[in-house]
Amino acid sequence: MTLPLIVITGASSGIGAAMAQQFSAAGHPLLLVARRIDKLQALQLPNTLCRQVDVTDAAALRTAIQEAEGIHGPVDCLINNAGVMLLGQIDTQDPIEWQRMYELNVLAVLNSMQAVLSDMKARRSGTIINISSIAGKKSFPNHAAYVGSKFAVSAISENVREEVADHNVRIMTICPGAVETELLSHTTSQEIIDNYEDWKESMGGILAADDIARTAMFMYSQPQNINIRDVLITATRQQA
Ligand SMILES: NC(=O)C1=CN([C@@H]2O[C@H](COP(=O)(O)OP(=O)(O)OC[C@H]3O[C@@H](n4cnc5c(N)ncnc54)[C@H](OP(=O)(O)O)[C@@H]3O)[C@@H](O)[C@H]2O)C=CC1
Ligand SMILES: O=CCS(=O)(=O)O
Repeated sequence: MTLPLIVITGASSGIGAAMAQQFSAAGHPLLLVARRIDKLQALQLPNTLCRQVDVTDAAALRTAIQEAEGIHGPVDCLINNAGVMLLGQIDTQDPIEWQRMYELNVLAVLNSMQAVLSDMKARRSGTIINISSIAGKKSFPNHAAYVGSKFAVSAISENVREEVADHNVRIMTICPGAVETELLSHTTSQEIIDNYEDWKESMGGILAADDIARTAMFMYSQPQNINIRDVLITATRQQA
């Protein structure tokens, strides 16, 4: 049996790469996008189209999706995973960092949902999984701008879910707590990174990317008439 096409943004590292491996192992053809195409190709997954796409470029993402659909048929699941976390205090953080986060974490998610939603509604089938964060539900030190971007992802996901539910299209949100990936490395303040590392150590380690990939696979694998709308998943010892 041929399984349907899954699109994963930000599949070159961390949670996206882990989801690519697990969905591929289940037999799905994939479209993987990120800026570091060498890392996508290094995954060496079968039936997988790797494309160098900056997802803030809505037209480039649409082109890649059309190319993949020409080969593998309609997108059955889009996973909006690409994201960046630039921690800082609002009185000192460079506003360029806020702009980067909102363009990628929020606007790119809207654009990529728009790229597939009309077809999914017309087919009366399809799933979009948006990777939000526990920071889409509550505040953390130095997280104000990032928290705002992830609250936006969670809010947009829930609103669109209501709008497309009657078309039998599922919008799902995953809100992970701290996961061991490259995410923290982009923050520019070494002091904030060091404090975050101490926090991770204080809870005896954090989630692995595979834990989130397994969660996404479980949610997607439910029958189309079941929508696990929103999952908050953290290490047991993550208190906040
Ligand atoms: N790690 C954690 O603790 C948590 C992570 N999350 C969320 O999970 C998601 C994945 O992050 P995670 O795996 O942790 O971090 P990583 O930094 O490991 O992965 C981020 C991915 O996003 C891609 N990306 C970044 N910018 C762009 C862009 N402009 N265009 C296309 N792709 C881009 C990167 O690829 P490339 O650089 O090659 O473009 C990379 O593949 C994010 O949305 C993050 O907010 C949520 C909660 C907790
Ligand atoms: O989204 C990132 C994880 S945390 O810093 O909010 O725990």
